[in-house]
Amino acid sequence: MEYDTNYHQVCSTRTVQSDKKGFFNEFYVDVKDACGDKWLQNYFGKLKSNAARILSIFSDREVCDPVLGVLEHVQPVYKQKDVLLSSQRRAQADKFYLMSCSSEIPDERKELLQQALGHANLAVMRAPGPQVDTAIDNGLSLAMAYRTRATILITMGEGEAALSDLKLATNFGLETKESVDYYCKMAKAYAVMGEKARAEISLKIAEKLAGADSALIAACRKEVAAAQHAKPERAQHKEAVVPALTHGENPALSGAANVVKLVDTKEKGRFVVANEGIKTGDVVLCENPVAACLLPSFFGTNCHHCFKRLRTPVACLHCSGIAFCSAQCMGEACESYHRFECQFMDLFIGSGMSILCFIALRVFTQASSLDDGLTTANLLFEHLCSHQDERQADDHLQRSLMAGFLMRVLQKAQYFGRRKTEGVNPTAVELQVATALLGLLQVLQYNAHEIYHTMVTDEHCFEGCRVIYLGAGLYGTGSYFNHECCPSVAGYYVGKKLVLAATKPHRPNETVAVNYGPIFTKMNLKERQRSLRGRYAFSCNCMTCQENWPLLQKIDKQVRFWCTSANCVNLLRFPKDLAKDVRCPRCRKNISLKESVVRLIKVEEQYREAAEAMQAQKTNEAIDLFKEAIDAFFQIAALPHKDTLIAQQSLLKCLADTGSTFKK
Ligand SMILES: C[S@@+](CC[C@H](N)C(=O)[O-])C[C@H]1O[C@@H](n2cnc3c(N)ncnc32)[C@H](O)[C@@H]1O
Repeated sequence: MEYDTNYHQVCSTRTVQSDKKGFFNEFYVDVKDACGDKWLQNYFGKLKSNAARILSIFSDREVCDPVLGVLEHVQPVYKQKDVLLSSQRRAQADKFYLMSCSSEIPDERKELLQQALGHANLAVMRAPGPQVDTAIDNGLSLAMAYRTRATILITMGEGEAALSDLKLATNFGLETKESVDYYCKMAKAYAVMGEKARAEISLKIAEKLAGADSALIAACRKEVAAAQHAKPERAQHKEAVVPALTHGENPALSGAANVVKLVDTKEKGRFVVANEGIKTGDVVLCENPVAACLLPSFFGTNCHHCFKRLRTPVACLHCSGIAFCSAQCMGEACESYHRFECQFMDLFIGSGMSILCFIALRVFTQASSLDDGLTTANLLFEHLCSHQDERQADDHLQRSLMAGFLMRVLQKAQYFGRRKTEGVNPTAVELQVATALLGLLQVLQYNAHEIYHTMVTDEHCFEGCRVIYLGAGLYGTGSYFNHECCPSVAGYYVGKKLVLAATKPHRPNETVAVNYGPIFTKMNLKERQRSLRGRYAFSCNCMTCQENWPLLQKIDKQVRFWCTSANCVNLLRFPKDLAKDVRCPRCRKNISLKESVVRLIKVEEQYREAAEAMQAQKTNEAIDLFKEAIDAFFQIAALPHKDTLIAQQSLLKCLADTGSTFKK
């Protein structure tokens, strides 16, 4: 396979900047024009280390002027709060809520409540923190927005979410100690959750505070009594299950199961193989990311921290550009990485930088200290593949400039503490951070994983379900899995946790392979080789490529069977005449494949039963049937076999259904 340098360069560029949009591309082209091709190829392209490259862009006269000139202008750009808009949205929410209360038509009522919730969500998102802007709502817009939303949520039967909003309203300044209204709302929220005892306690407090106003309490009591222990109207996601690693965690490979180990060869680098026999469905990896980031197109719909689909967003106190699913996620993010990223979110988006650049930055912003960030980044660079030999001068320049830009944002975000000067010129430690960022950008190109959840419909968890790519992450052990065009494990996510489960049985020392995208069922050999060479800098030599398996729709029924004589490992073509024995060319024995054919018919019957279980949405039953049948298939025959490939794809869908899913 010849090496298409142009295609490789295009693929490489995309891992730094998503597309041609954004100012970063302009910055790069300007610097490239300024330094000239001769300098780039003969000097910069020949530098031997990332430290030398970073030092060069900040100090060599051929480049440093345009670099410093642009980086000097890095300023916070983010979606700010808007107190007026927040209070207007709250008024709209109140209006729709009142309209819903007076509607007698259930569907109309539902629709009005939904609209009220939409406005209340916006009121929450745009309200500034407490006492930031006292001209409107006495500086309590945020607390009032949460309180309004709590009222709507109670009526929608979402008691837990309502309680959480009531707590946030209190945290953000709403005086509650003496508030009858607050305890009445608490009582109603508990009532819709079915927590009668707690509802009664809240009512008692309200009663005490109300004093002579017994009509108010009587009305509330009536509402509490009438409150249905209603299930939320739309459960957004059932709880995803974190599966147990098969035979426990491997002490040498964090997040991996004991059934796998790491090996190293000259041709394929380090990769994961079976340590012992692995069965279909065994969980070989369940790992949290070192760092993971949400794609900007999901900032409005998914939690910035845990990636859950948002129903009632909790806002950052300073920006309106991102949202969280809970106060806990908000607290965790805002106390660590988001405090440095908050004011630059729109600058990042406007730059056109790729999701991998966000992850590189996150390694630092989420670290407990600068030293910790440096240690993690340097270890990742040391341990993961980055294909330094494949890189061209342009690629080094582009990544060095991105690393410089990210370091500059850290400077402006006071990551290195208060600076004495507004100038860009980096200190020694800032140069170290930029160097480590450059290393991360190189490593991420070849090791990051796309993170996806499954979107299901209201009607069915499989029919019409779709995989939605939400972001990307870097996984320490997950990075050691090599590619094969017909993978032997399938991946899905529980939140940001990467789970890899076997989709076929493995013998000891057999490669446990993932698929990097080019899969043989959909892409022919030439397309796969081009894509893998361009995107991952290797030529694939897996069995699928060696035997040039056909696309899924072209696979015929003629499966290959294993020779049935003891200790012979040979594949035999489907017999022309089942009544006759066939001669195995390897062990030279005459054998009958009749029994294998009978077993294959049984396997296919089990695949059908499993498909029926899927149709009936009995996910766990389908998983068990697929596991057993696929194991049985591999005892008698080998891929490619259309029904088994479809069964493996279906098994993945079932496993993914036990992971993170959400409704449209
Ligand atoms: C995510 S890393 C996998 C771990 C890698 N082998 C290592 O030693 O760090 C991806 C890189 O592994 C190598 N790789 C993955 N699958 C391969 C395969 N089937 N044959 C040869 N090299 C492969 C390629 O160099 C690719 O860019």
